[in-house]
Formats: sequence, structure tokens, C-alpha cells
Amino acid sequence: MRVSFTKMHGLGNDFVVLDARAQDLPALDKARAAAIADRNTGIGCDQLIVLEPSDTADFRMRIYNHDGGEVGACGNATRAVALLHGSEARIETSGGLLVASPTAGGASVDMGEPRFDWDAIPLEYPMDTFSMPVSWEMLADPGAVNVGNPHVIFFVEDTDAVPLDRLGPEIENDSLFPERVNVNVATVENRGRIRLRVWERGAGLTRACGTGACATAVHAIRRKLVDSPVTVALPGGELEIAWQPGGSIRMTGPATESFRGSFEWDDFA
Ligand SMILES: N[C@@H](CCC[C@H](N)C(=O)O)C(=O)O
Repeated sequence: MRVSFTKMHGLGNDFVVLDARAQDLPALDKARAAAIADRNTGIGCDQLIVLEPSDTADFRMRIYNHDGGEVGACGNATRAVALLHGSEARIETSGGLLVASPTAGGASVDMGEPRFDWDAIPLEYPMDTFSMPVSWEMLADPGAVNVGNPHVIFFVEDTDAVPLDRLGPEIENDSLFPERVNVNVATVENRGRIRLRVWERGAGLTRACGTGACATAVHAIRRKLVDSPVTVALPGGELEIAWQPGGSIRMTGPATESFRGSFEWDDFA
């Protein structure tokens, strides 16, 4: 059967969006999700996004990483599907309910409240997630935050000097993180700006990570290194993140529809 899709991105973090409300999509398993996301033999994307009907929100958004694994949150994709929706959208995800409002060329999203308890990240055993007594070579004293998905955040002098292509997968797959983890390396440039690179769980180095920007901004605000709102500068561009302790995170930034197309479902078994 032919399946229609919309190719989108948020600051270069790219998505294939399948709308299961407009077509009868067969069940999607890990192998097929990875085959569609494959940049050599598939359509190619960092994450595959499936929109479904919801009893509790305007629609449900399901998120599959490049490796085919289903996860709970995707900040950049949330802005992208809000752009598609065209008006304020309440979005059900397995990481919680999100509320997104389109802006000129993008969207502003209430990403919900961050969680900090060790078993909410989750970690393998109890630990202070504000200042974790662990290190990997030059990366030390991280924090951990769950923003619908798990993030570990390291502050460094120069993000570009970190061999993230080597240390990222090592940390992502460390047994300390039973659900694996997204790895953020950040440089605080001033009280209003953070530079960030992310090794994404299940996707590797991406041009941008919305939940990574949220988690990093929250951790920097907790450590009193920056004020709120703060600009987070990723390789693909900038996001504005606002958060006060006890409240929810607001992420604002661009989203882009690249093109629309279709493919033969059975081509990706
Ligand atoms: N790029 C996304 C994050 C997608 C999921 C993440 N890799 C995970 O596995 O939790 C974003 O913009 O947040």
C-alpha cells in the first residue's frame, strides 16, 4: 500500500511524519521504523513521527528514533506537528501532555514539568542528580533531568573540543542508565546564552535536540549559571527556553515543512 508522509525539521533535526488519522497505517515495529528512517535505503530522518487519534487530546504523537526505538518526547518534532496542526494543539505523548501554539515560522510549546529524582531519570541506583559523582574522561560532575525523556548534562569550557562521537555512545549505553540516555555537552557563554551539542539516544549526533535544550537550560538555571529565559544555540540554530523552579518548561523556536511524498509500505519490511 502507498503511504503519504510529510518531511519536516526543527533546526535541522529532521522527521518523517506519518498521519495515521488520514490513512490506514499497519502496525509499526522497530525494524520497519528503522528501515524508513535509514538515510541510505529508506526515506531518512532522525526520528519517525506517527500522528494518531486521541481520546484525551487533539491527537497523539508517537516518536521512533533513527534506531527504531519508541521514546517519550521530541521537542523539535512537537513544534513541527504544531505547525502542521495550524492552531493551538494539545498533544498526547507517552512522556505526558504537551500544549503547543504556532508562532511565526514555528511554535511555542509547554513541555511540562521536569523531573529530577534518580528513579525518574531513570538511573540504575540512587544518586544526587544535581551533581552526579561520575565522569567519563574530561566529562565530569553532570546533572540529569527527565523532560519526557532522559538527559545527562555536562558543562564544559568548549563543546567543540569534546570527542562526542566517541564519548556519546559510551555514555548513552552505560549501565547507569537502564533506559539509555541523551548526552548533552554545554558551554555557558553568559547568563543569557548556552552553546549546546547533543549525542541523541537512538539517533547519534543531531543538528538540534529540543528536549536536550530544555534539559540543559533547566539544569543551568538550577545551578544558577543562567537566567530565564535563556537562548540555547545548537549547531542547527537557536531555541528560547524559559523555566522557573516548580513550573513547566516553555520552548520556543522554528519548525519547517520540507516536502511531501509517499512510499510503498511493503518496501520497508
Ligand atoms: N531530537 C528530539 C529527541 C528525540 C528523542 C531522543 N533521542 C530520545 O531518545 O529521548 C528532540 O528534539 O527532543
